[in-house]
Amino acid sequence: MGTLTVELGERSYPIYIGQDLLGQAGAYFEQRGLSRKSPHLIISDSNTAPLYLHKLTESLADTGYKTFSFVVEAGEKSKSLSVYEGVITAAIEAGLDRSSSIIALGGGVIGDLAGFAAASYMRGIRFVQIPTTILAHDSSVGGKVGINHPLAKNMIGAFHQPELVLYDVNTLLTLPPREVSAGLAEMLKHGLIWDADFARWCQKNAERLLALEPEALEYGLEMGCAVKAKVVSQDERENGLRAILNLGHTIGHAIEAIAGYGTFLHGEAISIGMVGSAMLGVRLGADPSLVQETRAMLQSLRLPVVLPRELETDALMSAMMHDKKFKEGSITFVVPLSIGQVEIRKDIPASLVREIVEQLKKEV
Ligand SMILES: NC(=O)c1ccc[n+]([C@@H]2O[C@H](COP(=O)([O-])OP(=O)(O)OC[C@H]3O[C@@H](n4cnc5c(N)ncnc54)[C@H](O)[C@@H]3O)[C@@H](O)[C@H]2O)c1
Ligand SMILES: O=C(O)C(=O)C[C@@H](O)[C@H](O)[C@H](O)COP(=O)(O)O
Ligand SMILES: [Zn+2]
Repeated sequence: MGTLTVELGERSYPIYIGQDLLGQAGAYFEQRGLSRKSPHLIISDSNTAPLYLHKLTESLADTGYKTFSFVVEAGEKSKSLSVYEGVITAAIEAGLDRSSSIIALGGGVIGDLAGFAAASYMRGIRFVQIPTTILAHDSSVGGKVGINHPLAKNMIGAFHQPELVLYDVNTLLTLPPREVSAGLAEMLKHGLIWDADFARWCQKNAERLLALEPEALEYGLEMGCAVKAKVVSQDERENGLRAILNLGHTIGHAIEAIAGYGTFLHGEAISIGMVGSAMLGVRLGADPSLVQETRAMLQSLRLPVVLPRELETDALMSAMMHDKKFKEGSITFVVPLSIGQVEIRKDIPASLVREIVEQLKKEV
């Protein structure tokens, strides 16, 4: 088992990654000093709850924790104001107090939704991340929590760090292939922004990762979480460096919103976005091979690399103007210089972004 720490002073927390951790959840709760006197609320979704809720509840009950659960419909559409209201209602009905915690059992949708409920319920209560998707190695670490607005992704949210991240890799074995690939997009992203060797490792071990081979999976998740933890420890609230975690996301978030939430999985949308970022990098001076190399890495993980023509350029451009990284009249872009190295640019003209969007629609 691997243990990492997100170093944030008094808000530091551990990330445990290993097999069969779900059945030991109670012991980890105890270690972190979660209250046995107050109730806790587990948030999960309609796919994950039937698979793993019982095991978690049982482990917590065996160690003297009182839990309630609230199950939302699976999918991106649950990151909404109406579902958020449902979670808060469930928290009030379960009698959660300021010593209680909200526990996210699921993928990034559940982590973001439950985390935002924890950040805002009674002005903030404790929060535990129990990720069950590959993608959630990214979303469960770092404390960005929130929900979508129909016009723009993650528009309503907060920074709220969890008490701990408990990552039982055995839960990943039930993921459908499309979700596996989508999750691997964020894993590769961590290599593309920080560590060329790791990005190349992801490509070389793509088949092992896609087959959910435990050793490859644990190594990849640990490396991805380690990059994320390092970046977040240096810049918790995205005043600078943390923006690199957004590689491919300006275009990716626009794709998700314009196509309708859930049409493209988050990982699929940012895969296309990362190809766009590579194209931008080349236009700004990077070696032309960067685009093909980035594409090949993504394709090895069975991810899409072309933007469907029916997504209108004007609509995508307008969605990008609502992105959180659109400030003082310009869009912030994470631009790759080479594999493993990126820079943050605030001077990209909209006309160039438009050209890249058009270029992304061309078949390869
Ligand atoms: N907060 C952050 O830093 C951050 C980082 C990256 C992504 N995100 C967000 O995360 C979300 C995407 O996360 P996701 O891809 O995990 O989506 P998700 O939570 O919707 O999970 C994907 C699908 O897999 C199912 N599922 C989950 N665990 C399963 C399991 N073990 N077995 C079988 N099925 C399972 C879910 O029911 C769902 O249908 C997006 O909303 C994205 O914006 C947030
Ligand atoms: O943790 C971060 O910082 C990230 O940017 C990670 C991203 O993978 C993630 O999708 C995040 O939710 C995007 O944040 P946003 O601030 O662009 O909404
Ligand atoms: Zn992301």
